[in-house]
Amino acid sequence: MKLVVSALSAGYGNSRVVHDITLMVGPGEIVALLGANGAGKTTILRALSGIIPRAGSIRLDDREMIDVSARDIVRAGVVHVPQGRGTFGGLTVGENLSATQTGSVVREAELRDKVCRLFPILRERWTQPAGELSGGEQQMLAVARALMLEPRILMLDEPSLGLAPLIRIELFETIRAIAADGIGVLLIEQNADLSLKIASQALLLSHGRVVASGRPDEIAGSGIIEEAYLNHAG
Ligand SMILES: Nc1ncnc2c1ncn2[C@@H]1O[C@H](COP(=O)(O)OP(=O)(O)OP(=O)(O)O)[C@@H](O)[C@H]1O
Repeated sequence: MKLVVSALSAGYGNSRVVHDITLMVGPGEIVALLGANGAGKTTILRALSGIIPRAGSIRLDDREMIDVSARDIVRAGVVHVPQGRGTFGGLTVGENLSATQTGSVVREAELRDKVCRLFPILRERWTQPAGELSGGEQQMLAVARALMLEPRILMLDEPSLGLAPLIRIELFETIRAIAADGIGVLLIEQNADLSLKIASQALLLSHGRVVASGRPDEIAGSGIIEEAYLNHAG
């Protein structure tokens, strides 16, 4: 499934925060969204999830999604893991992974096996409350919960926030494996170097607009990234 976004604008109430966004995520691609704090990265994911006012065009293959409800966007295969995890702390890992209700018990069991192969630690932690997991494990659980919804496009908002460097690298390897399985990934990651290592395409945002886009080797080392981050700070 291909996500094609053009002339997208979105914001909160009457204020538009992102303007004229064009991006594309194909099957198996990892597209990194880069930019300073407040550049509008999270706002783009919220707009694509259908939870804030938006205008322009969001196409999933041949289907226009701009007026589709948040719930139907998930049903169509676009799943968002917001920043800050979104797991149920009082429920066990197993319960968290059963709370997504795909409708078929057999299919659910298959999916649970699949996500446990991607994140073996979750099987070890199966009966523990999610709230007792380490930060990295909670982040893995959040991604695993999203995978239970069988996304075609997975949107991850700073999945590595607060994780130790080695755990972060492990998580990124798993994100690469998820994409290799044919899922398109739209990734927000503060660490530009790290996300450019796994991305197939990158977009750099500044003040709500795309100021550069291309393959990681076209963006890295060109000085554009440093400039966008500095301009923002200044
Ligand atoms: N719920 C909200 N209501 C009003 N304005 C908001 C809201 N959330 C974000 N904004 C504003 O939208 C702009 C873009 O924020 P956004 O969170 O998309 O940036 P970001 O690039 O994801 O940065 P960060 O890394 O800090 O999350 C900021 O100016 C922010 O103040």
